[in-house]
Amino acid sequence: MKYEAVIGLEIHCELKTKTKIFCGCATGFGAEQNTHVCPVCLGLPGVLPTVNKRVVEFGIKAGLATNCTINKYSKFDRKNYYYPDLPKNWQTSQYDLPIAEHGWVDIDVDGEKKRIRLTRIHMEEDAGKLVHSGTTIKDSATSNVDYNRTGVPLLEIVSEPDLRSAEEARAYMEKIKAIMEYIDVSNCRMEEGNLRADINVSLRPAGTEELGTRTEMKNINSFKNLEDAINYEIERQQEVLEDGGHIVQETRTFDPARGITLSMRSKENAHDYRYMPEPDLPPIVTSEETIEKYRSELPELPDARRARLEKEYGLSDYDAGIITSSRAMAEYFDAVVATGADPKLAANWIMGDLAKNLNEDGIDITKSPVSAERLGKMIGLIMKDTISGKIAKKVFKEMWTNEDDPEKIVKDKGLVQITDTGAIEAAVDAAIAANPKAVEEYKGGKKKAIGALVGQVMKATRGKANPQMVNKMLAEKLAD
Ligand SMILES: Nc1ncnc2c1ncn2[C@@H]1O[C@H](COP(=O)(O)OP(=O)(O)OP(=O)(O)O)[C@@H](O)[C@H]1O
Ligand SMILES: [Mg+2]
Ligand SMILES: [Mg+2]
Repeated sequence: MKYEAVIGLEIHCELKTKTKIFCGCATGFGAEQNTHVCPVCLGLPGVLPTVNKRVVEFGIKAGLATNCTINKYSKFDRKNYYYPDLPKNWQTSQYDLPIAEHGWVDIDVDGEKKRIRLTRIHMEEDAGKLVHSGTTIKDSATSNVDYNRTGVPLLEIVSEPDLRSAEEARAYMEKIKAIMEYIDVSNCRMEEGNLRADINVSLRPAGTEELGTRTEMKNINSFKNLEDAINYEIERQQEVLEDGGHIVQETRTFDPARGITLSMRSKENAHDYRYMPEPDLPPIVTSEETIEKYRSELPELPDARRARLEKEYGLSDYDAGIITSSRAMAEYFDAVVATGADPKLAANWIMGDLAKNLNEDGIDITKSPVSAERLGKMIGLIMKDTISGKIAKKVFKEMWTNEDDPEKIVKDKGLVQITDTGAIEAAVDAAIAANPKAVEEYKGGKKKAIGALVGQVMKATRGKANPQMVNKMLAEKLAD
């Protein structure tokens, strides 16, 4: 039987507030264990939480940026469960009246647009972190709890089960990440756990509507793991079903080293959590004016920016999609263009040599050794015909480790393009004299043969001859 995969994501997004959601403790990452704690986030008896207004602002902004309806009356609820990383034995979260509901975002996969619905966005507190002495709890003699993360504000962004493949899930998560970066509510550093996803996967016979039983893989914190976990789980479930078995609703863990998912525990249902209204916090009532104020503070979002780059600069839909996929890259692009650089050249250099070098060195674009301004200047040299596109590759490489201005590098390394007609003519004549076969072929109608001659001239001038001039001069000389 042919099966269809059905996938829904719960994305947890850590907010970049200075303080925690219900107390004044700092949120910073990497501090010494249990130093960002107080009686409130430790859940000691007799304390009262207060809501960090910024968290509500960020929740509303995230909702608006993902086309949600904002609930003007929203409240917190207690989600009860027992685990050592949760000192109160309940997580203060939202249940039936989340801050935002019924949104959508558009994704692109293989050039096709698809709309993914958001069920809801709710605010909640993060739990603490278990620090094992070994690699997993099973091979650890001791496990410590670090409560620094307890009470760090989170948004949980829940999608409808609208995703059908690992690629779609990835595109969706990339879109959510981009939006959260653009509206500046989270650092979105996946390696620090700012953004992590619980993946829900089920299968159903292709062409049917009813949802199959789902399994859930928690805390996936890289795009690669997201795709690998989904693909593995689809295959595993397919095998179970094909062998006549059924899928057990359960929470599984993904082991990135082995690329497999493993059963962890049977899945709780909502009623197991005994949700109840949080009596220590008042409901959140938001006015139309406040919502409109937050809406007016939103920046241009990825889709709008992409459309603008296509319209204003004539970038292709694909290129504009890549450039706007992160706020940092879009801003870098704008800064390059602001120097007067041709936008299409700017896009090509950013997606080509810059991306390649950043990737190889594992550097974020915000820390690029070649600043937008310097890349802009280098593109300016190409536009002025001071260097050819090919030589520019050498210049760019040099700029990666040399802080000098591109103009200085070009001069120092003797890379200035030869546009002197006399010098080019000499090289052209030499190439013609040395390659009678190519000349004959060209004259006999095989126009492509000119390529070999151009190649000769470029070689003789160490790539510095202006290629347009070389082509033109060769064609003229061979015409008679
Ligand atoms: N049969 C299914 N197959 C795949 N995904 C599903 C299926 N049913 C629900 N989902 C997805 O699973 C997710 C459920 O998330 P939700 O937060 O509502 O509840 P939960 O997982 O039960 O609770 P918790 O927040 O405690 O993990 C949603 O993204 C939803 O689209
Ligand atoms: Mg959930
Ligand atoms: Mg879940």
